[in-house]
Amino acid sequence: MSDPSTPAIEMEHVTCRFISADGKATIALQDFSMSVARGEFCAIVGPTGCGKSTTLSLITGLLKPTTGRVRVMGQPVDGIDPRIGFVFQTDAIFPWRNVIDNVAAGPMFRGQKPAKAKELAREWLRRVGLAGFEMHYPHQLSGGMRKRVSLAQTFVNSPEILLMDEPFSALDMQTRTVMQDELLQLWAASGGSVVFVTHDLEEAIALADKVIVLSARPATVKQIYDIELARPRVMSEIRYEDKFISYAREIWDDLRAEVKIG
Ligand SMILES: Nc1ncnc2c1ncn2[C@@H]1O[C@H](COP(=O)(O)OP(=O)(O)OP(=O)(O)O)[C@@H](O)[C@H]1O
Repeated sequence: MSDPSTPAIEMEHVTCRFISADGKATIALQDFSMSVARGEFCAIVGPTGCGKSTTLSLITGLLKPTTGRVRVMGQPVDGIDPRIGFVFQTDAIFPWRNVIDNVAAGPMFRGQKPAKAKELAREWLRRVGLAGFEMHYPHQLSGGMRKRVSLAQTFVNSPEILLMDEPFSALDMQTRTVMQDELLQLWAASGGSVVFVTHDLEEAIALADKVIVLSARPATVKQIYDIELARPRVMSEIRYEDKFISYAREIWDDLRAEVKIG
């Protein structure tokens, strides 16, 4: 067991350089340092193409830093870590499996007996409001419902760290607001740490304890903002709070300069 006072994620002076087939180098991250505490909800915003997804790939171990260190729960990243869960913009659900089999697949892969895995899946589907839809196939669901399946599929594995890359960007505004509330409830009950990448600054402020603003490529951490808005938060209301509006103004000023460069 690692010491609970060590951060969930630490990146120290990380540089990540890609070399393309024609030999051209792209530096995505440069001297990039940040940390995420246990149980913290951290959002990352930055201009298009600056290196936000690259950051997540480094945390998962899908990419190795060119220089610098990445640690998860105090240990260097070494291959795929079962304590990490993901939710991406596109759903990672199998179209040929019904909803319950999609959610049960993770626990079965981790060694649970099929009956136990289905019991767990049923419980998580209930928690995300999909009781009664267990036998439906993904094509029979709305975008919001498919996103709920993705959340159940991720939370059923009790991840200690959750990485989310624009998970709600394909949803309409109302569904998105509902999903943000649901995510906050699931996260609060789980006690895990979240890194949430988004283009939407207001989404970042509404959800997170900490917003990290990245510079244009090569990305470095330009500024870190602690978001001191009370919890539990209600997404449809929080945007009207004075404190929220003043965070949005301040961070947007910072981000705007980078978007222009980017
Ligand atoms: N495997 C790769 N090989 C070469 N270049 C890559 C690779 N992955 C990412 N890049 C480049 O690194 C830079 C950062 O990409 P990344 O996807 O991390 O940005 P992003 O901030 O997530 O972008 P967006 O906001 O558009 O989602 C981009 O210029 C991208 O083209």
